[in-house]
Amino acid sequence: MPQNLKSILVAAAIIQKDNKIFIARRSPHKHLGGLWEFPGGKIEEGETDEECLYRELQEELGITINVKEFFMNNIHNYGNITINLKAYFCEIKSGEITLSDHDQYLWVLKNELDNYEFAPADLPFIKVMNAN
Ligand SMILES: Nc1nc2c([nH]c(=O)n2[C@H]2C[C@H](O)[C@@H](COP(=O)(O)OP(=O)(O)OP(=O)(O)O)O2)c(=O)[nH]1
Repeated sequence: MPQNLKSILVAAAIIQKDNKIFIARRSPHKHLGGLWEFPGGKIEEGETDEECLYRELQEELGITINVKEFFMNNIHNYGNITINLKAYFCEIKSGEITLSDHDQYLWVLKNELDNYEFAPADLPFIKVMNAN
C-alpha cells in the first residue's frame, strides 16, 4: 500500500441492554465530529480487539464490559484515511456511564438507529441490524 494511504484498525462496541443499543456522539473537535458512533477506538500494537474495546470503554465511558461476539467489519475509505472497523456485541459488566470523549449518548431501539446521523463507516452495521 502506498505510503500516503493510511489504513487503521478500529474496534467498535455495540453494547446491548434489554432491547436497546448504546450510541454516542463524537465531540465536535474530533474527526467526524457531531456524528454518532459505537464507542471504541484504534487497536494498538500487540493488543487484541477485545483488549482494545475493554481499554477504550474504560477510558471513554468509565465502564467495564464483556465482549460477547464478533458482529461484522467494514472497510471504509474516508479519502485521506481508510479504516477497517470491526464491530463486536458487548454488554456492560460494571460502572456508570460517564462521558469523557463524547458530548451525548443515548440508548435506542434497533429500528430507531436510522434517525441518527452516523459516521459513514457504520452504515452497513445499521443496515444489517435492521434486516435481522
Ligand atoms: N470508535 C469509533 N470510531 C469510528 C466509528 N466509525 C468510524 O468511522 N470511526 C472512525 C473515527 C476515527 O477516524 C477512527 C477511530 O477513532 P477514535 O477517535 O475513536 O479512536 P481513538 O480514541 O483510538 O483515537 P484518538 O482520538 O485517541 O486519536 O474510526 C465508530 O463507530 N466508533
